[in-house]
Amino acid sequence: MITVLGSGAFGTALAISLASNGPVTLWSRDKAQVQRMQAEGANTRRLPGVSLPAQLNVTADLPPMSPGSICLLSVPTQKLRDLLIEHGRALAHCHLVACCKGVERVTGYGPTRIIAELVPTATAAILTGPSFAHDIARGLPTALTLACKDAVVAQSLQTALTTPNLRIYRTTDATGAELGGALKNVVAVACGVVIGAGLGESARAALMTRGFAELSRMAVALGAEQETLAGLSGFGDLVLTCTSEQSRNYAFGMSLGRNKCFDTSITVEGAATAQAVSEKARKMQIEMPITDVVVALIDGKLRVSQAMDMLLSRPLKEE
Ligand SMILES: NC(=O)C1=CN([C@@H]2O[C@H](COP(=O)(O)OP(=O)(O)OC[C@H]3O[C@@H](n4cnc5c(N)ncnc54)[C@H](O)[C@@H]3O)[C@@H](O)[C@H]2O)C=CC1
Ligand SMILES: O=C(CO)COP(=O)(O)O
Repeated sequence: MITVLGSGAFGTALAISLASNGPVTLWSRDKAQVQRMQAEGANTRRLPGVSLPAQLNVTADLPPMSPGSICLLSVPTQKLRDLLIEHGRALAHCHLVACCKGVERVTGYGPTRIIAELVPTATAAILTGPSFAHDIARGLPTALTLACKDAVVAQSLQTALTTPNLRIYRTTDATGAELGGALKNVVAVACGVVIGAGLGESARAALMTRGFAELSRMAVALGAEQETLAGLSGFGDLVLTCTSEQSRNYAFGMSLGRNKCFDTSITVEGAATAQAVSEKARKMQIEMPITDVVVALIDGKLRVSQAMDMLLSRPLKEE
């Protein structure tokens, strides 16, 4: 039995897809939301228009976990620590699969390191890659990367999490998988700004390419393998998130580019990640000009025109 913790858009979508293999439990901390989902047979707030299958049990009571149980943790990265502080003991001997993309603002840690710190007896893994929750939930074809340092566990999780519409690849490079997924969100915010400000698709293509170079520079310095970054969890997700208005990071960037407000209740992982990574890059003396500009725009310290001038006036160099 697989348990998904967190009934937001992604957790619900994964639970729906996994239910085509067998029974799945979807846990939410919010009793009222559980009652609504049970009554309506859908998660109308986060995934309107998609029915919950019969094999999916929605609950506010975390079931007992036997050793080796698979638990997907699908909450925003900035909330993962709170979730594990509250429920880590119940998850002590599980395979914990982070289903979130980000770097923790306060510590600079990625999801698998947060798991390792708070639940050291569990196995930490991450599921990441190009996929919108609505696409997964509607049964559209999707390919993701499952990363776990333990090759044997990686293989068993790959098998357990593959469904008719979810094709899972595996890697032991958890650092590469989680950094690619986290850092592409920052580039997606920047691309949204460019399109929102009417600067054109050529500028976006340049930003995606230079953004990929920038995220690779940082991720490799932190131990990622270039091959992983060029795969689904890095390049693949960069392409999806930087080109679709379905992406909340991209949509947030568009609103910045248009000087419009954005609903603060919407999960935008790239904002906190940009701040965490910009600080880390400064300490490591790694140049991340796009990330720095995203932080300055979010903080209101730069206008879009100034940001573009800054990026375009950097010293000329080899590609
Ligand atoms: N929505 C999407 O298309 C995709 C999202 N992701 C990633 O999935 C992660 C979650 O995103 P979404 O599900 O879209 O966000 P969401 O905003 O739809 O849902 C977040 C959920 O986390 C719950 N939550 C927050 N703090 C909690 C806590 N301390 N304990 C228990 N539950 C808590 C909230 O109640 C909410 O149900 C993010 O890292 C995102 O980058 C990844 C791929 C696709
Ligand atoms: O990570 C995602 C797609 O792979 C979802 O992107 P957003 O969080 O920007 O909506």
